[in-house]
Amino acid sequence: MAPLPEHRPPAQRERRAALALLLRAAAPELPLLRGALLWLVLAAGLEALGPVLGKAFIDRHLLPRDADALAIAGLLGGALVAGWIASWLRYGQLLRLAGVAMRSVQRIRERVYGHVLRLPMAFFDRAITGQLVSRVTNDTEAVKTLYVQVLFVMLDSVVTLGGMLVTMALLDWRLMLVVALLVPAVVGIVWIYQRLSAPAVAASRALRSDLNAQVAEAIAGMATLQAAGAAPRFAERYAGTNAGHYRSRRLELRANAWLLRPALDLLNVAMLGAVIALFGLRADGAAGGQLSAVEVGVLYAFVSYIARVVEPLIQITMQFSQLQQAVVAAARVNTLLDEAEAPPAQAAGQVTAGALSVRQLTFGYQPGRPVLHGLDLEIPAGRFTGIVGATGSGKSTLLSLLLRFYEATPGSLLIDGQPLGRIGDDDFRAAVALVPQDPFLLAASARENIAMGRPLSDAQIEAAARDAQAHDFILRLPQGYDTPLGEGGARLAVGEKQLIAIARALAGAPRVLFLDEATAHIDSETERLVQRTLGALRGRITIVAIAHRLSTIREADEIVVLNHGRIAERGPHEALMALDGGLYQRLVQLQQLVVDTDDDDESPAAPQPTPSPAR
Ligand SMILES: Nc1ncnc2c1ncn2[C@@H]1O[C@H](COP(=O)(O)OP(=O)(O)OP(=O)(O)O)[C@@H](O)[C@H]1O
Repeated sequence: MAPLPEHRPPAQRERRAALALLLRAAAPELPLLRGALLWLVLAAGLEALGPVLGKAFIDRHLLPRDADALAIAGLLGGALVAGWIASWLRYGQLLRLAGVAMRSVQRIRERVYGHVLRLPMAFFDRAITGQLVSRVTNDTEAVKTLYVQVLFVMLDSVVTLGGMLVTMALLDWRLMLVVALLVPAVVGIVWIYQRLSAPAVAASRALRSDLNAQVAEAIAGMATLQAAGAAPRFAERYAGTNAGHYRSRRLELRANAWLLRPALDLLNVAMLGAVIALFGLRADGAAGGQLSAVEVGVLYAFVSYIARVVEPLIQITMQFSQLQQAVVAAARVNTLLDEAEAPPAQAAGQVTAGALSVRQLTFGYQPGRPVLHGLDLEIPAGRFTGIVGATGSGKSTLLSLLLRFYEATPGSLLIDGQPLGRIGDDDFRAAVALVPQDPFLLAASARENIAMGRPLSDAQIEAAARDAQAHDFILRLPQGYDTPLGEGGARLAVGEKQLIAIARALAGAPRVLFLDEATAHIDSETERLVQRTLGALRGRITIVAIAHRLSTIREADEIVVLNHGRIAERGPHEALMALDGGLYQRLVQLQQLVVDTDDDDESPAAPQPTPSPAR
């Protein structure tokens, strides 16, 4: 899979895809857009009427010195009313398009977030949290600017420009052609602008997401960071990235400042000069060196049109810088959307008892580098199986495959005799629960943390908490089940968080329960509670527990010892302990040594995390 492109401007193909994304997001609003366009055309027509009425005033009243008050008032009133209606129509359309913009962005944002939630776990091995957040929030925000500003201003300006050119053509098509030269000149300027600014725009967006990533990383690892005295270095690194961001923004603004407005203002002056010179030539050629009354009116109309033509052109080009940013942002969003989602399961099978079979399972994260080698394992329904082994022996990998986080070779993993992939996602997730090493708690109440969005009754939640031995401590919280637990469960001890996580896993009445080092960080007292829970569940649901802390799985029906991705030993605790010089025996002895040393130090075993494993 291609890495997320961070520091380069999008290629032509990506640009087209980005524009398609923007159009698709606005597609449901097409009738509204069409209506808005129609009203804008009307506004442009009314706007173009102003100079025509001015010309009529010059031609009919000013030059012939005809002071027909009623007719003059009519022209003046007409110009005022036309201008007022045009402004009013514009305002209405701005609101309408702003609505389209907001809704389109809402759609994109929801789509991106929904997509991220469905991405396979393998994607998150290489994704950087802050960058991802930046894509879902900042980049979609930049897309919003596109809709709110660019869509309205561009549409309005293009329509206005068209109206002006048509009216000018009606007045004097040759002069209109001269003025129309402005269009290619502006296109040229915009092209140069894009060439110069695109790398800076891409770099500044990428650096912005780097900044986010650094903040997210620092906050997540604050304790480690401060304990290591790394704060100044992190601040320095942040300042470096920030300075880079400033430089690329400045480059972008410079291109903007030098090219867009000044170049266009210059064009405006040149065009005025050209039209006036042309009229001068005509006057020279005319009898008496004088412009006719009609030509003075046309000159007036053209001079006012040039000013008005240049304004929408300037607006259009100014929007190009926004468009540039939005396209870069949309391209980044698109890259994320292009990441393949985990393939949907065929949803043909059902989990009934929860028996697991592993057959000739070979798996590696990188091709040619297997981590698991031809594993064979039968776990009957209701059986409690412990998996142990040294760091890197493949325990978590086996669990990830059984959880369908990664795709195993078809047919190598079965549940109740059916390939894992045959069970529909919802059924599978309902039947299989995980208690991870680090409990993930939401900044919500104990009840909400156990329910995790599932429509569970209070009785079900309480029953799960009782099964997980969490009920008693939850009742001791100030508001019982309704106590807010703080971000990441900050109000709870690590062991308590884990009990909530176990309650959450049990609340869905799973057929299979996986525990991935669930007791690694908890105190001995809480570990005993977990052991009691597992003991009570034995026979009711299938339990597969990875544990570094061997006491957790001592009572398991079977313990599987992995070594370098192969099953080295298997059997109940006593049988494995009887294997002289066996791996399991060594692991137990090693751990007893650690416990004994702890006892010698008189350090309570309670809140100490186990010394291994580095994950
Ligand atoms: N997402 C990943 N991408 C690439 N390699 C990985 C990934 N996860 C694990 N590995 C590699 O696979 C091997 C087995 O790792 P795994 O995490 O399954 O071992 P483990 O027995 O669970 O170890 P621990 O006890 O430390 O958790 C290791 O060599 C590890 O470096």
